[in-house]
Amino acid sequence: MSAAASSAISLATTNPLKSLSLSSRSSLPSASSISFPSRSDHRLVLVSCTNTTGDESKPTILVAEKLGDAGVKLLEEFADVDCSYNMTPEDLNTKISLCDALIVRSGTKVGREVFESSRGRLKVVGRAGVGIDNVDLRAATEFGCLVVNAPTANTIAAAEHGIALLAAMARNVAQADASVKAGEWKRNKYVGVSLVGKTLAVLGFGKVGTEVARRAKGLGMRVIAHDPYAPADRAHAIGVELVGFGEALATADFISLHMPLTPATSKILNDETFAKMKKGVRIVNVARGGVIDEDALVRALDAGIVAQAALDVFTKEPPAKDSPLVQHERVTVTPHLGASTMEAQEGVAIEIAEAVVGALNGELAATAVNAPMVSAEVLTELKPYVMLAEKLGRLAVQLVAGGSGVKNVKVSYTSARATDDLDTRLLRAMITKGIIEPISDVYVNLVNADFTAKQRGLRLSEERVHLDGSPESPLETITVQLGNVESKFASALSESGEVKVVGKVKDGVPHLTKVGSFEVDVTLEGSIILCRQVDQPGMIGTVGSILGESNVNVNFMSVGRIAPRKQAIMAIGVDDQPSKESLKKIGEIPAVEEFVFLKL
Ligand SMILES: NC(=O)c1ccc[n+]([C@@H]2O[C@H](COP(=O)([O-])OP(=O)(O)OC[C@H]3O[C@@H](n4cnc5c(N)ncnc54)[C@H](O)[C@@H]3O)[C@@H](O)[C@H]2O)c1
Ligand SMILES: O=C(O)[C@H](O)COP(=O)(O)O
Repeated sequence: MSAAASSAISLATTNPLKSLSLSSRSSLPSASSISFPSRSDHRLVLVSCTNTTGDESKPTILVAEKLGDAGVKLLEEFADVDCSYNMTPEDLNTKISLCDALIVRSGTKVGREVFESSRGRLKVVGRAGVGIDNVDLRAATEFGCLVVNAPTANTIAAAEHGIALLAAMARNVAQADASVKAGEWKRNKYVGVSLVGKTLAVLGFGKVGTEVARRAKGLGMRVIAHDPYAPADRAHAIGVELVGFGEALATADFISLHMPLTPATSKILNDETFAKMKKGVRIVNVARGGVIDEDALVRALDAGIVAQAALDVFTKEPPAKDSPLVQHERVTVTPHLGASTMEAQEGVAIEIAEAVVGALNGELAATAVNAPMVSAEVLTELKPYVMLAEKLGRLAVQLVAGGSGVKNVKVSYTSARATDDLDTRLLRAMITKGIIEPISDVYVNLVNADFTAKQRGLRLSEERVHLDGSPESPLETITVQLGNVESKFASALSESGEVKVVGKVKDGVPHLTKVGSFEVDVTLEGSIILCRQVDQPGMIGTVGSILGESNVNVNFMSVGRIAPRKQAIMAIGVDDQPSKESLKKIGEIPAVEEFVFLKL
């Protein structure tokens, strides 16, 4: 069993909150109900297949479609790799529960059922290519599964294929080839049209569209482009005019499609838009079949609006053998070959292997499709605060009686930096993780944190408070407050009645600095015992020797008090989990008014 699987299973069977209500003089839970494995691995910002349970087994990566050798080799250095290229959807659903990552091309549908079948183990889907329309991104996000793609390595291959189809179509290469091979010699039948001086409209001026435009310019064509999101200066830089959709349709002799398939681009070429085109227009599609209404294209071909079409992609792949579109004599087809050059496939394989391995190692992937991108620089700086954020979340929720009733979370960040100079998405995700994971069997990461919070009705509001001082570190303190809850440790309540914990990073190590209105100072490592007591001499020694007797190492101790000889809060950091007998003894010390044991 992999580390991820073992972690998920053991967590699903324990509810730490129920077992950790150890306020003074209450009856103690059984030893077995106290123990639970920690799922927090603070190296792991995004997703990871490793954990802190000590299981060092390799992750398993399932490669569902042909991937270049260099990529497979790279994966094998890190994981057990299962290259199963001819799986049925049922095979995939069966295998996926044993896999930490899945790599696909465009031929595998990764729908909701794949994520459901994975039962939480699948952490990364790598799309070895650009288009992610075959992956259910919503389901991936809900299941906390990161989706990464390989967006750059096949750009040139796709652009070259687009140009190959453009030229082949204009000169009837495929039809003439078939005719000669059939024993004919029909030179008059296959007279073509020239490209030079003609207007090419590129629809979708992204990576592939730009490279097609560049090459078409080299062939002497006038190139216009339509793309609502493309910057005009990029177009101008290569002599391309950006135009509206209507103008592109009305003026083009050739149209080349290069947009992604989305609800907005689905069937963007249809009866209505074909009717607006110049009679005799020629169409190339190396984007996605679904951007054209294929029945409408057949009608437009038959009506003479469209003179020819060259298609690499189809709504359903492979298309039906007797498809009137595929069989149309003025249509040239290829079987989704745009990315299929030796060079592109090697490049894509390496690009996706690096992204998947990086993601499984918990790195933020530059090509993440369903997670916010945080630059490596920002990440390095925020790392100790990320740990702090999660631990404060974990602490706060364990201080709530019943735990699961948490709905309102208020987070306050103090910093000497400008308030808009702090990207809190990571911190927010980790606080959410800290709050939700100890009280549920949901796995929370940067991918699904906001979704999971919303689904559980957890409202998390953030406030940034500007401090005077040197803006050297990104943050001074993080405060987590849980509203409208009862605490099992009354001293954790602030004056306004919220469970409140405050922390800061000192020398790179997260510290708890305040509980309720009591100042404390304890490193957030291992576990913590919080104890409210009458401030009197000998308390530290008494508690210390109880823990010492049961071989529990104390790593930190701090006492915060309101006034001498009144009440004090003692925070004790322990490396090991005290036995129930030791905790009982602490609770029975006469000066102890309440205490709680919190697992980080
Ligand atoms: N046939 C193949 O083998 C093959 C190979 C590579 C890419 N592709 C496909 O080509 C397409 C483009 O790939 P890319 O790498 O250039 O992606 P890209 O993201 O770099 O470019 C897509 C462009 O389309 C634009 N766009 C979005 N909606 C639009 C709309 N309604 N009208 C006009 N433009 C719109 C975007 O702004 C973007 O600039 C994708 O669908 C991809 O899957 C196919
Ligand atoms: O979107 C893409 O990258 C292309 O369509 C390539 O798809 P493929 O990986 O199935 O060749």
